[in-house]
Amino acid sequence: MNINKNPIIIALDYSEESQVWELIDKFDDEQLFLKVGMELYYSCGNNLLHKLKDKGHNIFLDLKLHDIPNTVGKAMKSLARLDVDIVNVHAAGGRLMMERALEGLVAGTVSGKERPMCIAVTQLTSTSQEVMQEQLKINGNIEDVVVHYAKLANESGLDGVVSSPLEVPLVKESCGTSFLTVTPGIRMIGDSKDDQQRITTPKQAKSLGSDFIVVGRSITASKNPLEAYLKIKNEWNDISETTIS
Ligand SMILES: O=c1ccn([C@@H]2O[C@H](COP(=O)(O)O)[C@@H](O)[C@H]2O)c(=O)[nH]1
Repeated sequence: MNINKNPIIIALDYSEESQVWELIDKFDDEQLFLKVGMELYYSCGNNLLHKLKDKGHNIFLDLKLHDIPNTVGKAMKSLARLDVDIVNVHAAGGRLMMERALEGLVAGTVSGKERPMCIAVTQLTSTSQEVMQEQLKINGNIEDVVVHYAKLANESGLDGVVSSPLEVPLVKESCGTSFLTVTPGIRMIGDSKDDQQRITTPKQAKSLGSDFIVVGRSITASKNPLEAYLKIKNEWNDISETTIS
């Protein structure tokens, strides 16, 4: 995948296809990078993916596979046929699972087509260090855990990770600048955090080195989604704004 694609990935967290078109119709001819997650994929399936691709949009199919290596490998072989741009797994599934995921993708990609990028979720951006330690029983500092999972994903041959923008400098330092960082947990100043814990603004994410930001509710729940998207795009393109902590 060409890294110079639209860096703003819009999370289509909807259950109905009509909601998707209602949003996309507001964007005229803009070539969008769209994230289809579990809610939408389980409701609308491959049919919608094909329609979005036919309109020229890029797709991140965010199903976060996490199962035994054999199952994930075979599932990825099926997903490879969908011709999406990015798929993902949970790094917590371990090295063999990630290696099988990649093998499945290579095996399933139609000859002459580029295989989808495969990235691994490190720690969900809704997970705080406290929750990670107390509920998940993972010891240590959350940045160290994210970097550890990123290194494991890198050694397994994956193309990058999902993390908060806050961890991007450390991930890039450990895994190299070409290792992809796709970062949700994006909020504009004054927005509610909702269930997210490790957040930044789009501008902070850019200055921390994120390759792609994933934005859902700040666009989709906005009164004017196009205006919200353009504001984020402007913020991404202009490094001189204030930050939130
Ligand atoms: O660690 C993760 C992994 C995935 N996500 C997904 O990104 C969007 C974020 O939506 P917002 O409305 O901008 O909070 C959502 O689809 C998540 O499933 C994530 O947030 N964190």
